[in-house]
Amino acid sequence: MITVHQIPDAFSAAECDRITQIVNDAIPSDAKLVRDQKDHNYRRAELVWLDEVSDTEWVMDRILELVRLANRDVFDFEISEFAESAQVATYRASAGGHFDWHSDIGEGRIASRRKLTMVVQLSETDAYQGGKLELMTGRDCLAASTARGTATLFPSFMMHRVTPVTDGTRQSLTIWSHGTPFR
Ligand SMILES: O=C(O)CCC(=O)C(=O)O
Ligand SMILES: [Fe+2]
Repeated sequence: MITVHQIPDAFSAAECDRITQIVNDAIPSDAKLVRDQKDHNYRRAELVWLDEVSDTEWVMDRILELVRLANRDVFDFEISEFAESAQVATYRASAGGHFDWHSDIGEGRIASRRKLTMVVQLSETDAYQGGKLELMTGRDCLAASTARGTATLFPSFMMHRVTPVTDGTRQSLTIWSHGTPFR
């Protein structure tokens, strides 16, 4: 089905803490782990790939289970693999953090095979202002729940954005699953 599917408490508060701690420790210690975006007007966020930091296998195990069940029960897409590592994005108000309207399906060999996107809210709702994940579901625009630990899943072609963070810092985890391109 073509829809937005939200799973409250996909990760507990303690688990969100563990993920953000691992990522925040990695940011200052190794600049190579943080890939800044080239086009700063389009997206401003610091990115850490989970497969480049240690002790995150349990995160991938949980992701696998969440995506498997959501796809079985809701989407029923042809998904065969996770061809890219999960990434954690840090959007800081002080750095103009945001991500303009986009679809996750790109032209590259891997990006063209993205089918299902899952985003997990890692920050406390009141840790930031703005920074809303908005999805274009048709004529309407849906704001994803900001509750910490909620997973939001949607078809990767669906247009979405993160509004500018105007105060504080928002962190989120994104994972794509891949398969035969939509047809
Ligand atoms: O941070 C978010 O809520 C969305 C991230 C996103 O759209 C992406 O990584 O493609
Ligand atoms: Fe996206």
